[in-house]
Amino acid sequence: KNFPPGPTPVPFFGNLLQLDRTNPLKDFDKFAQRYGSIYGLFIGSQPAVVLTGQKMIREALITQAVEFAGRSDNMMVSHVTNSKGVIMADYGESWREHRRFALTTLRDFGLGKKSMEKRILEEVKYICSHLKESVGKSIDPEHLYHQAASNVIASIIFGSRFNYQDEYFQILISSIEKLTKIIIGQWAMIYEIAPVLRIFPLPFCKAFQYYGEIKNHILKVVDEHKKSRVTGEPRDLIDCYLEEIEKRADQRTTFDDSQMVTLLFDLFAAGTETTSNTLRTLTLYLMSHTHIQEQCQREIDEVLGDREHVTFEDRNAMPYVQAVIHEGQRVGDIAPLSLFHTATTNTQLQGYNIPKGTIIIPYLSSALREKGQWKFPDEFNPQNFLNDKGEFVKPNAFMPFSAGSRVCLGENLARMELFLIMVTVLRRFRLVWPEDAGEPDFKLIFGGTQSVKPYRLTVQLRTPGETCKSVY
Ligand code: HEM
Repeated sequence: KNFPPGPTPVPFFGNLLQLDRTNPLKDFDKFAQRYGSIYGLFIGSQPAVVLTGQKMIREALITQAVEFAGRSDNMMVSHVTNSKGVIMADYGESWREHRRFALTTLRDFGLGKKSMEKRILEEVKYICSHLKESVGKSIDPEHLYHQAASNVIASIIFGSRFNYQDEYFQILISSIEKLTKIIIGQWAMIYEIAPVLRIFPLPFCKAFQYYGEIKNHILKVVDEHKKSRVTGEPRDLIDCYLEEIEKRADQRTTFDDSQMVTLLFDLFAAGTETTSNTLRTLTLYLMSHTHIQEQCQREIDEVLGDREHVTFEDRNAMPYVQAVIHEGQRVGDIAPLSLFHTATTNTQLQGYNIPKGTIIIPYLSSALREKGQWKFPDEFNPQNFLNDKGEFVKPNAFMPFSAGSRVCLGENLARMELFLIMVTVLRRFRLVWPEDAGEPDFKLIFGGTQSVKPYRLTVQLRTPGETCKSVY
C-alpha cells in the first residue's frame, strides 16, 4: 500500500521482461521520465525501488542512511558467501565490525600515508617496464591493468605482490573472474527468481564450486601466516585479522576464519575490475583526446620537475590532472546501479511506504550524467571539474563510489591508484591510438562493472630523461 508507482509487473517475472537484459539503463531512464525520481519495480516477486538523480540518491543513502543500508539475503552471491565478509553482509554487528576493521587496517597500512604509496608505486614500476617492452607494438591493456590492480590488493592482503606469471596468482584471479561472471549473469537471476530450481545441477552450481576453490586457495596462505607470524608485528591484512581474533578470544565476536576468507575475497572482487576498467576507459579517452593528454603531461612535468616519482600529495598541485581522472571516472560510469541495498526496516521515502526488505537500487549513472548538474553532461570534458579559476571542484553529483554508510570501502585506495598510475604512465609515455585501428568506440558494455570494449594501445617513450632524471 502506498508503494512508489511504477510499470505494471506480470506474475513470476515481475518487471524483468520489460528490461533489456543487455542494457537495461535506457529502460530505467524511460521509467524515470514517466514516474519520476523514485519508482517501484518487481524483480521476480521481490519489490524494488529505483532512485534516480543525485538528490534522490543522497536523500535515501545519506539522510536516511541506516534505513537503507541493508543487503538482500536472497541473492545467489549472498548464498555463495553465506552473507559473510562486508559486501554482502546485511546491516548489523558483523558488517559493522568487519567494515571498521578493513577501513582502519587499510589506513594503518598507509592509506593516505607513504607506505601505501610505496606499494602502489612498486606496482607502477612493473606497469612501466611492461609498457616499455611494448614500445613499437600494440597491446590490449586489459590484462596489464587487471593484474596490477589485483597485485595492489595482494600486497595489502598477503604482504607481497606476485609475478604476473605466477601460477597461484593466475588461478586465484581466474577463479574470482569466473565466479564474478556467474554471480552477475543470467543464471544468477534464474537462481534468484525461481528458488525451486536451486536443487537441480544447473550451471549456477559452478559458482559454489569456484567459491570453494578460492576459499581453499586463501586458507592455504592463511595457514602459512599462522605459522610464521609474530604477534605485534603484522605484515599485512591477514596478520592483522589473526591478531584481532586473538585479542577478541574472550569476547563475543564476529571474527573467525570463514569471515576472514570472505572479507579477503570481497577486497579482491571489489577492488580489481573496478579500478582496472576505470584505467582502461581513461586510457582510451586520453589516446583519442591528444590535446587533453598533452595538457596533463605539461602539468605533470611542471609540478614534478626532475623529482624521481610522484606522491599522492602532488594531486593538490595538479588540478587539471585531477579533473581529467575524475572525468574519466564520470564517463567510465563503472558501477551504474551501484550494489543493491535493502530497507532495514519499514520506512518512508518521499511520502511513499517502503517495506522492510525492499530492494533499493541507487541508479548512480543517472547522477553522473544528470542534466543541470554538469557543464557538459554528454561529453568527455575536464571542465566539468574545474571552476573559472582553473581550480579543481567536485560537484555533488559525482558519486561513482556511491554514498552513505555503504559507500565504497576502497575509495581512498582506488583514488590513490588512479592518480599514481596515470601520472607515472603519462609522464613516461605518450599514449597513441594505433593508426590502423579505425575509430575509437566509447560505448560502455553494461555489466556489474561497465567498461569499454577491448582495444589496442600503442605507447611511445617520451624523450627519455625529458621529464625526470631517474626513470623506471
Ligand atoms: C574505481 C574504483 C572503484 C569504484 C568505482 C568502486 C565503486 C563501488 C561501489 C559503487 C560500491 C557500492 C556501494 C553501495 O553499496 O552503495 C562499492 C562497494 C565496495 N567497494 Fe568499491 N569501488 C572501487 C574500488 C574499490 C577497491 C580498490 C576496493 C578494495 C579495497 C573496494 C572495496 C569495496 C567494498 C569492500 C565494498 C562494499 C562496502 C560495503 O558493503 O560496506 N572498492 N564500491
